[in-house]
Amino acid sequence: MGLRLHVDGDCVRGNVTFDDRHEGAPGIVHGGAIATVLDDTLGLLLVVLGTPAVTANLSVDYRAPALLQTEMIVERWLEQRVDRKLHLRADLSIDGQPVAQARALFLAVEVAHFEKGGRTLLPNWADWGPSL
Ligand SMILES: CCCCCCCCCCCCCC(=O)SCCNC(=O)CCNC(=O)[C@H](O)C(C)(C)COP(=O)(O)OP(=O)(O)OC[C@H]1O[C@@H](n2cnc3c(N)ncnc32)[C@H](O)[C@@H]1OP(=O)(O)O
Repeated sequence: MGLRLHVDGDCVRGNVTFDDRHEGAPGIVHGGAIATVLDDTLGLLLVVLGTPAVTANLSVDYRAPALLQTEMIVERWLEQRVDRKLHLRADLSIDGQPVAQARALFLAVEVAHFEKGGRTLLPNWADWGPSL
């Protein structure tokens, strides 16, 4: 879907354009694809925050039809952190008009959480522990 992201202070911004593979209703992006982008790209925000974490809860308000082949802006940021709980926001918009708005609760986890999948992690993942 051609997602391009960049870091802007504490915020992560990017552009995304959905194509026919992401179609739900005719000409309109499937809501699950939108939720996937909003959730998955929060991962880059975790890198900015320096905190390994996983989604515990994700809620999406769909505010307007998301049209295929239309460039959208995606922005995400940390709203509040209370101990392990990261309250994150992610917005998708077209020309400044909201398309979808997500609120997510991420929980900071030990790096060992990601070892459960049996894949080898990058060497510097071992350094993430102190941010918990
Ligand atoms: C350098 C940094 C790099 C970063 C790289 C990024 C890595 C890439 C990541 C990409 C990611 C991409 C995104 C993805 O795809 S992440 C993949 C999808 N998510 C998961 O797989 C997570 C699966 N769930 C779990 O593993 C566990 O349930 C977790 C770890 C989340 C919590 O189990 P844990 O045993 O640890 O915690 P706890 O149960 O004692 O609860 C603790 C507190 O939290 C509260 N609570 C719990 N759940 C909920 C809920 N649903 N709503 C509201 N509250 C909830 C709970 O009440 C309690 O509160 P309190 O009583 O203390 O007040």
